[in-house]
Amino acid sequence: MGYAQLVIGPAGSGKSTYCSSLYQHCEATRRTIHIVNLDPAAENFDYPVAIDIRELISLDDVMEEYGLGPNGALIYCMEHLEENLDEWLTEELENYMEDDYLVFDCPGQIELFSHVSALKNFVEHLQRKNFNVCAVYLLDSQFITDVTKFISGCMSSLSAMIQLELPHVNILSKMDLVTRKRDIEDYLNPEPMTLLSELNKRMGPQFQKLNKALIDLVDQYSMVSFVPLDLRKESSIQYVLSQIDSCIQYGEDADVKIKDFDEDEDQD
Ligand SMILES: Nc1nc2c(ncn2[C@@H]2O[C@H](COP(=O)(O)OP(=O)(O)OP(=O)(O)O)[C@@H](O)[C@H]2O)c(=O)[nH]1
Ligand SMILES: [Mg+2]
Repeated sequence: MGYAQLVIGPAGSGKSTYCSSLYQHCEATRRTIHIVNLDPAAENFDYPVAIDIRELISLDDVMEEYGLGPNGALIYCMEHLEENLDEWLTEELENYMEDDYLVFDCPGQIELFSHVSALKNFVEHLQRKNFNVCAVYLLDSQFITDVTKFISGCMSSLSAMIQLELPHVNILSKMDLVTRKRDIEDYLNPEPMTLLSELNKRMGPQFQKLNKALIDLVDQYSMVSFVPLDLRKESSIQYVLSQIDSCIQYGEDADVKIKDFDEDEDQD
C-alpha cells in the first residue's frame, strides 16, 4: 500500500509552498516523502521534484502548436496526462515502492477539480495502483474576511469533494499573514446557525431561502471545518500532517508520534 496527498486549491492559494515546507519538515523529522509536480506551467521549485509532468508534455509546446492560451493549454496537458496514465504514470510509479508517500502538487485551475475528468481519472489510477489518496484542499486565509467569501470557498472545496470522492482535508493557508486571529477563528468550526444569520444580514431578503439551502448543504457535508496552517510553526505543519495521515491510515501500525500543537491555536 502506498500513500498520496493530492494538493489542490485555487491559483496562488499556497500549494507549492506547502509542498516545499512539508518536504523540509519531513526531512528534519527523518521521514521520507516524494513530491510530484503535476503543474506543466511550473518553472521554479523549492523542493526536489521526484516525478515531473513536464517530462511528459510541455505547456509552451502545446500553446505554440495549438494556438491555445495558458489555461486552455493547461487543460490540454492534463487531458494528455489522462490519456497516458497507463504508459507514463505507471512507469514512473514503478520507481516507488510499497509504503512510499507521494505528494502531488497540482495546478490551480479550479475547473480541474470541479468538472474536468482528468484529475478524477488520475486519482482512480493511483487507487488501482494501491495508493491510499487524500485530497488536501488549500484556501487562502486572506480571502476569508467575511461570511460570503467563506461560503464561496466552502462551495469550491465541496465541488472538489464531490468530484474526486476522496477523504478530504481543508486547510486555511497563510495564517502568518492574519493579523486579527479572532476574525478567522470564527470560521474554523463555525455554528451553521451563526453563519446563516450573518449571511442573511449581509444579503437582501430575497436570498433567505437560498442562504438556508447553502448553509444546510455545507452543514450536511460536514464541510465547515478548516485546519489553519502557519508555515512558520513546525507544530502547525505537524498537526496538519497528522490530520492527513490519519485520513489515509498512514502509520497506523507504526507508533507515529504527534507533537502537541500550540495551545493558543485552539485546534481540534
Ligand atoms: N506569507 C505567506 N505567503 C505564502 C504562503 N504560502 C504561499 N505564499 C505566497 O503566495 C504566493 C503563491 O504561493 P504558491 O505556493 O506558488 O501558490 P500555488 O497554490 O502553488 O499557486 P499556483 O501553482 O499558481 O496555483 C507566493 O508568492 C508565495 O510566496 C504562506 O504560508 N505565507
Ligand atoms: Mg504551484
